Amino acid sequence: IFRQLFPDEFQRDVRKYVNKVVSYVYPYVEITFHEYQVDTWFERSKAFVSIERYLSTNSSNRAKRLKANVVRDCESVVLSMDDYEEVTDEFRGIKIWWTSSKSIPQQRAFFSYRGDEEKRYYRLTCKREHRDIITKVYLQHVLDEGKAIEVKTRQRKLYTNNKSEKWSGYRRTMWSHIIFEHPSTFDTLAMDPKKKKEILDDLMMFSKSKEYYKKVGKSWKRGYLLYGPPGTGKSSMIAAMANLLEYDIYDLELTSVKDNTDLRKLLIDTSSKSIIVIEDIDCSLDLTGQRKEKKEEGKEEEKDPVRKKAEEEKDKKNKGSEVTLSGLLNFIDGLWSACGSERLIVFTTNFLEKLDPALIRRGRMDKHIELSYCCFEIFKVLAKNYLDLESHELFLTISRLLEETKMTPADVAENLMPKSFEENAESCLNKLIQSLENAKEEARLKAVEDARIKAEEEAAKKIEQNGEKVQEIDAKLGDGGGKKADQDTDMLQVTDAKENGVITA
Ligand SMILES: Nc1ncnc2c1ncn2[C@@H]1O[C@H](COP(=O)(O)OP(=O)(O)OP(=O)(O)O)[C@@H](O)[C@H]1O
Ligand SMILES: [Mg+2]
Repeated sequence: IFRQLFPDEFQRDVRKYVNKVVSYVYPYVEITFHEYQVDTWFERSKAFVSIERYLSTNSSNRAKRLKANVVRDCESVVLSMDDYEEVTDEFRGIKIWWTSSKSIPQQRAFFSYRGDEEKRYYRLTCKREHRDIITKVYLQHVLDEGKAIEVKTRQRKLYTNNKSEKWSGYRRTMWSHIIFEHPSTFDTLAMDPKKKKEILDDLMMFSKSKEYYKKVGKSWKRGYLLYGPPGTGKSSMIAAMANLLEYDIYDLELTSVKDNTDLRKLLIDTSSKSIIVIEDIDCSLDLTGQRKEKKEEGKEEEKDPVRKKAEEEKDKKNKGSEVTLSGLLNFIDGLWSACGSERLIVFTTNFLEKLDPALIRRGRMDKHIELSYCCFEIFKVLAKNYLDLESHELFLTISRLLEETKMTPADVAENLMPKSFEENAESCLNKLIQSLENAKEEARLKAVEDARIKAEEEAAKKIEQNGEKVQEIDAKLGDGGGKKADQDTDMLQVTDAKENGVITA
């Protein structure tokens, strides 16, 4: 009735004075913590998250309506305060009220979809006379406790970026995640013990060097480049790193990122204590800008239908992504990369030589780690992990065969794994020996075949070159000398082919 009878201006004035009068007599102070702040609307407020944790632990036995989150594959349930619920807390004998609520902005309600406009917030209410102690001591206590609880109960997550088109709305969904539960650790990772220790030391040193990085004026992050053939343990090492340092993983799929701006937004939306991974960086995008030039230069590449098809597929995949090398370089160590801290950036590739030197220079990719074919040291770790064997009489044979042939740790591990209850350690070792011998024989046959193809190709090339020469002569002689030039052509081809052993009779 009041609204209908009085004009807007009058209402505003009345409200202002009512608020003033109330504030004289209202004995409480209210502080609101919004989930998203106006100036950093893309980042969930850290205070809000800490308060949520604090209240979920301290209030779950007091609140009447709770929200339940089931975690770790139904192993446990985490309860938190539901919306519009109130709980009381006590601090040094002072009573504090916390309410959780959400607001829907009027002007956006018309365009509402998927509840994107919900703005959640917590409101703290306390007596006015306690204002100082609450704002100066209690709030810090809540934030610290919340952070500590978060670290303790944190489930590590594996994130992957959504396609840029799906990022609209207030509740942003740049990254989707699942709970990260990879069993790989540095104990299960088979590699040269010296190299492994070096990496372990490097990682541990990094995680404890907050002050050092500050002192030297570097943002607290480190780049790792893992390179080597497929199946040598690059992805396993990333999982082991995350397990060692208890970091989240952000698996960045570059082809789903529209442009450099979106790449930057993704970076801002990552948390600290995380590993940002770009797998197979050489295949993700045409980042070097050199491929097109190469195409023009190398006619051979165009002739090879398999390669041509692969390139076409890559082009198709890349369509719609305008991320450039410079964008990626800025992503790694531009000004924006300094937001957040304690981050590892890991690139993996099968072909180190395909990468642009700027991308992998020290400072961007600080540590280059090569993961290579299985050697005896690696085999020993695998035998211990897979068969509980430290030594065996067959180890000598395996050691010799590993020197003679290339086999990835993935293949060795597959051979060492018992496939039935009848198999024992010895039969698995024998299986491996058999496989190694087969691989050796295959490699020998392949080498012979390769040599044969190469010889044939060279012969064909020479014939072609000679053909061109003859044509030149032909052209020079003109029509009159055509007959003679034809004879020359035959002579040249036969002679040359004979030299190369293609035609023997
Ligand atoms: N060094 C290793 N130590 C232990 N296990 C390994 C190692 N290398 C490979 N494996 C085994 O082989 C499987 C494949 O390894 P992984 O996925 O780590 O290879 P990758 O180097 O990432 O290969 P790609 O280049 O194809 O991605 C793993 O599941 C793991 O069990
Ligand atoms: Mg991999």
